[in-house]
Amino acid sequence: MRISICAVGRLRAGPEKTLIDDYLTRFDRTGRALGLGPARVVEVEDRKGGGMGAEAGLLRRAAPTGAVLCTLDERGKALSSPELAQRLGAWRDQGRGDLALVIGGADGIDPGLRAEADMALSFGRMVWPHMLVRVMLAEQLYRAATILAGGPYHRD
Ligand SMILES: C[S@@+](CC[C@H](N)C(=O)[O-])C[C@H]1O[C@@H](n2cnc3c(N)ncnc32)[C@H](O)[C@@H]1O
Repeated sequence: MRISICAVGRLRAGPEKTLIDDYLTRFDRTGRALGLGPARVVEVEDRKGGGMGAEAGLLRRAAPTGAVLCTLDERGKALSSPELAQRLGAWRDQGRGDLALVIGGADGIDPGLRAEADMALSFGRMVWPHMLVRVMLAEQLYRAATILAGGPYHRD
């Protein structure tokens, strides 16, 4: 199952990008034998100031056709890391070829797009900067792959 992290905004070179690249490389390496990955980041940017509505159109286009759509949203469902691993495994086992994980911009994700999602995943009720959400998500994907592989990285 290929994974697209569809995110608003351009991330320049720096510590967040280094971490994301590192975790996604590790995810790809661990996930290959599990039928997970590769993972990529697809960045969208609305330069015309169209707000959430315009961003939603760009995010929809960034997600592969037929992908499971999972928004990152503080109002969503908080899962443990093993629960996230199980969820990824279940989507993979259902034969879903693509998963799109959608991260909004400063104003969040358009309610219309939120309503279309198969799932909303929360990293807690606090609002995190969207660039940090990318880092945390990349780490959780790697962690999930190690859990499914039975590796020692995750400890309960
Ligand atoms: C700065 S936040 C925008 C928050 C905005 N108040 C909203 O209504 O969504 C930018 C993006 O980061 C992600 N995000 C921020 N905090 C999050 C959390 N606790 N759990 C999951 N995603 C989060 C969401 O995708 C959000 O659209």
